[in-house]
Amino acid sequence: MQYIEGLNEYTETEKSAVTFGKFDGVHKGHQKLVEEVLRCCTNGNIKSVLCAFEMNKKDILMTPDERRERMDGKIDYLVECPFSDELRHMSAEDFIKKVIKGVFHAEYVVVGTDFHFGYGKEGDAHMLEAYAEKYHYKAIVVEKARFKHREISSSFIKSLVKDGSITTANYLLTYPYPVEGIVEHGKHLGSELGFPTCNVEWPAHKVLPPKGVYVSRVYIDGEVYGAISNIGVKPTVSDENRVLIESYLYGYSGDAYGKNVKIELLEFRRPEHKFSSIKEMQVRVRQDIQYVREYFEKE
Ligand SMILES: Cc1cc2nc3c(=O)[nH]c(=O)nc-3n(C[C@H](O)[C@H](O)[C@H](O)COP(=O)(O)O)c2cc1C
Ligand SMILES: Nc1ncnc2c1ncn2[C@@H]1O[C@H](COP(=O)(O)OP(=O)(O)O)[C@@H](O)[C@H]1O
Repeated sequence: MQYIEGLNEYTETEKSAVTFGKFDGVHKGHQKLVEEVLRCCTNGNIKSVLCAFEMNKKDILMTPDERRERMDGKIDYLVECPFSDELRHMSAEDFIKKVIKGVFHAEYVVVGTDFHFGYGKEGDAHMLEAYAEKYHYKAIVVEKARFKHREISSSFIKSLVKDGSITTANYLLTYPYPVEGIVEHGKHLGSELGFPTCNVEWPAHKVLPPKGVYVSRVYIDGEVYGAISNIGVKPTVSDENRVLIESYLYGYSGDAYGKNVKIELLEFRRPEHKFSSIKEMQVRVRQDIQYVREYFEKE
């Protein structure tokens, strides 16, 4: 897959099947659009293109890097498209002329039923269909994927993550909700208590699940470990309000400081609690670790 930043950098001259959107999470619904794009590319030399408009900077399910990693090998081009002034002020017909045809030489345009484009969002899926003949492309408007009668959307999945329904969120994402960061030093209490933890600051831009303990999987040094993670401020031992994700890795005994780790959340276990003593917390964390051991031994 070629990764391109900015419409001006796209110089492919072959025809394309292109889909447009924000694609935060690249969830089941987005994947339906991608599948349709790939179906259009089965005959003829047509390039598969996902054109992703700039996401909000906060409260996101995935970073642009995570999206790039997820799409790699699946399509020909991932084009990151910032909301430039030019794009913001472009009429819907100009968007068809200059972007859909001018940049992407689209043979097929795949969008969801709620797609809007052009200045003031004047263009919609109907307009895209109405202009197809004039501009020589085929518009494919895909019905939104549903889960239990609800339309699957990034905002629906965000609300699931926020209320702790991580397993449902993962099902709709089709992969476990991930978070990445560099392992930092903590109070060095963990090893003393018998459960060293890799501490990573929760990235401010990513949707935060409820504070609490989660069964997780941690990737470090090219290996993967079953783990148990606490997301929160560890009120039993600290007065700070900086949110961390701290993970005890089952079967790991290395030095993780300064290393990049990826943590996948698999299952919510319990809320974070302010224990009346460290001893009491230690007993509870031992039970959590026992739980996670059994969880991964069953796998
Ligand atoms: C499985 C697990 C559960 C935890 N649960 C809580 C909790 O409920 N309340 C809390 O204050 N801290 C909790 N913690 C965080 C611990 O307080 C923290 O990891 C420990 O004090 C070590 O801190 P350190 O990494 O700074 O040395 C938990 C940690 C783990 C690994
Ligand atoms: N099984 C393990 N799970 C997590 N971290 C481990 C494990 N074994 C060794 N470590 C190392 O121990 C460090 C955590 O020890 P800890 O006493 O909790 O210190 P800190 O307070 O700095 O997090 C981790 O950053 C990692 O380098």
